[in-house]
Amino acid sequence: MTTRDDPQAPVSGVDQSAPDQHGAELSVLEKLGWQPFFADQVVGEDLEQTPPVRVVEAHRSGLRVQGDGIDQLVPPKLAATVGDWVLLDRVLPTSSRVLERKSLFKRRAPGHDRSIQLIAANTDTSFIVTSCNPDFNLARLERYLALAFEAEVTPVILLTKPDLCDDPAPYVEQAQSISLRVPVVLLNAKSDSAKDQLAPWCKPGDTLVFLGTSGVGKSTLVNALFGRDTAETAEIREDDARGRHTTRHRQMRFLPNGCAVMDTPGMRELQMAEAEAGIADLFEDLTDLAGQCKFRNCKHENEPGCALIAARTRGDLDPVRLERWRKLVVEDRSNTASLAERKRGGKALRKTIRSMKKLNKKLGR
Ligand SMILES: Nc1nc2c(ncn2[C@@H]2O[C@H](COP(=O)(O)OP(=O)(O)OP(=O)(O)O)[C@@H](O)[C@H]2O)c(=O)[nH]1
Ligand SMILES: [Zn+2]
Repeated sequence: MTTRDDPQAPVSGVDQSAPDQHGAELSVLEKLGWQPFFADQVVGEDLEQTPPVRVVEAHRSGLRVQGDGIDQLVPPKLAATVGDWVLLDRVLPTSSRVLERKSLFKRRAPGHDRSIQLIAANTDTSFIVTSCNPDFNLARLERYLALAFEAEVTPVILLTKPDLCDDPAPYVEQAQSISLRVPVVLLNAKSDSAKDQLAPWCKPGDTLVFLGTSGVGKSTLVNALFGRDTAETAEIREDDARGRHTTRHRQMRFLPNGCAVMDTPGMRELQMAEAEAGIADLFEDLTDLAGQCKFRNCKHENEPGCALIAARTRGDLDPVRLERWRKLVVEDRSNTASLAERKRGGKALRKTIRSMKKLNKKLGR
């Protein structure tokens, strides 16, 4: 179901003409989320030649970028993702310089091609959305959180659909048990209070991203923030919590106060890669204990002097949680190694091609 009250309103991107309603006039770049962190990187650059633009949408066919008086598509060859700031090369857009990121949320791409998929760049807060229904899954939440910690983004767990379940308390309790450092907010995405409940994170200049599987209410929450239907939502079958895909690509919208909001399509599979620090951070207590094992390469299976097994035997450690952590660590190591191998393989291939070209030149071919 597509419901938009104003067909003329920009569904995503920033409205370049609208005066802001908060008194102070924000520049277009400020509305897009330009921060000193990025401004510091362009000192001495010719910003007439290569103006800063932000990637506001990612499609298969390319990236939509916006800047001061700029709104255009860049072919997908540019290695950037939604949220990235880019110094746009007007002549050769795919050669534009991507500015250093404040944060990057990424996962191992689904499928077998051993690559990394960039999900969201330069976000300050990531809302990890799940519902008080069978979508709720501790192991999956831990995956999202480990990737958020790795990305150095502040994660917040949002628990939707409390109105559709008899007792949301056990969901809240479980979500809170994951980490003391992650706030948990229980909210009905369709209620009037949803916007107020998210307000503490909707600060001017900040960028927020909604992550979670399909049908958990990400687009409904985006609509709640904007006070009108700008994002498409779809009815789902509540009995099995299966959602139909409605958000088809990643895109940003901008609140009048200068806060940027990113919606993403549902992600069910979240494979770890290059997330060692994030996992260690989320499972801080287990990481600390592992440091006390007798052997540095302890696998925490049945080795003598294993601090984790000792803790489990004492009853100080939930065995199921220990297993989940071990699984994440093993998966991350294996995926990270296979990515590194692929990168090395790519380098070797490029080297071979270069030397063949040289040889051909020598032979006058
Ligand atoms: N009753 C109730 N319904 C909700 C709540 N949150 C979401 N819904 C409904 O759940 C359905 C799916 O919501 P969406 O916002 O489209 O879900 P999404 O996470 O954006 O899904 P994708 O775009 O597929 O990733 C819609 O029918 C919403 O109205 C809630 O807190 N309470
Ligand atoms: Zn051990």
